[in-house]
Amino acid sequence: MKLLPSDSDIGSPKDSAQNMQDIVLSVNNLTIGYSSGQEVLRACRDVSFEVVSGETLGIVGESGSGKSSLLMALARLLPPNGEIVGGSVSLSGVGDLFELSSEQMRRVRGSTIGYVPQQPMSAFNPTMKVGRQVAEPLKIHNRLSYRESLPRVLQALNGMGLSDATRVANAFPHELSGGMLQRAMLAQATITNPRILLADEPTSALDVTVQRQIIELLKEVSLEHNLSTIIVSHDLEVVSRIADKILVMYGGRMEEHGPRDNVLQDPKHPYSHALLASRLTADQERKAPLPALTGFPLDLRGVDREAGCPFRSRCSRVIPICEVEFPRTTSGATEFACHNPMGSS
Ligand SMILES: Nc1ncnc2c1ncn2[C@@H]1O[C@H](COP(=O)(O)OP(=O)(O)OP(=O)(O)O)[C@@H](O)[C@H]1O
Repeated sequence: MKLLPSDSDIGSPKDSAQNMQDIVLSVNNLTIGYSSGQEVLRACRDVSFEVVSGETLGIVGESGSGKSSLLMALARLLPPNGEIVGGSVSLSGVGDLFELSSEQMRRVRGSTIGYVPQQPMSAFNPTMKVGRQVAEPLKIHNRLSYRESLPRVLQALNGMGLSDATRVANAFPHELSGGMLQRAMLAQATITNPRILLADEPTSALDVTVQRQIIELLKEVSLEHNLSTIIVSHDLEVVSRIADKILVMYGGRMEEHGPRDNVLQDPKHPYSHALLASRLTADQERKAPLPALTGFPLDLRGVDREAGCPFRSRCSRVIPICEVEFPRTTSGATEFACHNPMGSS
């Protein structure tokens, strides 16, 4: 029987140095499928990782690599044709999320897990004032009226850098800029003091200055509340600014996973290496064309029937075994799945 956190447990700050290293989320061999016509496409295969208290994990990969599917599965918000094919996800104090009833999961989502979907503009209801939408988790989980929630709504908006919180609360979404809406969305996702925040491309629709502000804000919020965060982005620059650990995905597979500096300074997987080579750091000007990854992102249809490494057709270090066998994950400070990693002869 799974234990659900009581309201007093939810988001209570961790109070000892030992708890700083508590595992908040443990993902084991997660495999996600979508039914698509006659086929089941595997958007994510055998993905495993842990997130400890206060840690930020950045998941990076090209479009279609399975990042959003992974995040939606963790929040149990896959679309109707999506399903968990295998694996488990364990949340500290709750248990295996996939064994919870829909009602139990609804209670966990929005209280213990904060979820920020892609594109906050479309996630907000255009006909409802922003403050009422930010207050929604308190209405659902704490049964508070809007009047009762208002002080916390204003505090949450303020905490996200919206100093004009009363005006923002009384505005309709179309009256706010993209950056303001993203901040309001983060206020909504954290208003119940969740233990873990799942943020899908939280900066993708924003200009570079606002992107940086949001990243700094996320860092502050995570530090202040000892909040664990998983942030998904196609942009390695964004991820490297915020993440303690980086997980690189390609074709639904986990290619590399480790501490940020290890992955950035000594990438083992040729795909991580290629991503790094094509990275434009925020301080660089775009003077010369960047080296681009050749080839196209993987079409996942049919990949299940294939053996071998999904990256092989684009890989500069391909060797015969890559054609026939998916590499085992090599564990160590950095985990990676490659037959011929960078730095080997
Ligand atoms: N509802 C769906 N039905 C069928 N296939 C889907 C569905 N949603 C996603 N996919 C497929 O699953 C794979 C992974 O998609 P996903 O959106 O998780 O990747 P992503 O890395 O987040 O990409 P993006 O950054 O573009 O959102 C892709 O091949 C995508 O086409």
